[in-house]
Amino acid sequence: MLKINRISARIAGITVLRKIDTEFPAGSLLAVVGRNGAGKTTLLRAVMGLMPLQEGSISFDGRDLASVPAHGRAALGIGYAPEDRVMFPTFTVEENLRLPCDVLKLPRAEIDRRLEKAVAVVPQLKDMLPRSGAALSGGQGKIAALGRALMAGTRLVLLDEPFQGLAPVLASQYGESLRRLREMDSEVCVVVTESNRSLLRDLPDATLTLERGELAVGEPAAAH
Ligand SMILES: Nc1ncnc2c1ncn2[C@@H]1O[C@H](COP(=O)(O)OP(=O)(O)OP(=O)(O)O)[C@@H](O)[C@H]1O
Repeated sequence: MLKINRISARIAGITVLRKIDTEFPAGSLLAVVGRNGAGKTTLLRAVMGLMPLQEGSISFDGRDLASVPAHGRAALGIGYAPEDRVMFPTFTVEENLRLPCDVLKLPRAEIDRRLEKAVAVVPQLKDMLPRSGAALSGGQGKIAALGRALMAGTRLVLLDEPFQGLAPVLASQYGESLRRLREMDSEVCVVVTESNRSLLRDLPDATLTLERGELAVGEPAAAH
């Protein structure tokens, strides 16, 4: 579904991704693990179109995404929960969740349907929806950010270090939500980054390891 073809990227003149060549197949849950600074966030940002490529290309269903900006990638069904998860404090959680779909000008009925599905996948959202985006703890914010990523991410969901800092109970609920998502939707691809691979337990089908911007030696070019 999503192919990453030998991409490299630089920040402030330093190469932080080096010829990454891999694939995010439909119906899989992939982990991208690596130490702090290995390039995990940069890889997700590159997929989202938030990071210019120095070389290589990214394609989705065979279409080169080079000319597709971030909002256009959301329109293709790619959702992203960044590590810093920003909820708009003057909006309710529900408004925060609806926002990516409002921006995409999706019909109201479709947005309602997606919200219903997000709540089915992440039941803790139900009580959070009427609350202010400013009134969430760090852990609750991560749960809400997962919900928001699901609103756009009908095909591919990118989650940046979601387990970092989550209390064990919330981490286990978060993992349950990802399992439920896959039960409800056998085609969706979920990519989770993590610096501590033990937090992922048995969740991933495959794991890619990044070391200083490179895929570790012996890594499968395409994870299935
Ligand atoms: N705004 C920035 N300015 C300069 N260098 C940056 C910036 N953002 C990232 N980098 C550098 O790019 C490299 C990759 O960073 P990235 O955030 O992708 O790593 P990461 O694997 O997600 O790390 P973490 O687990 O700490 O989030 C690091 O060496 C980092 O220092």
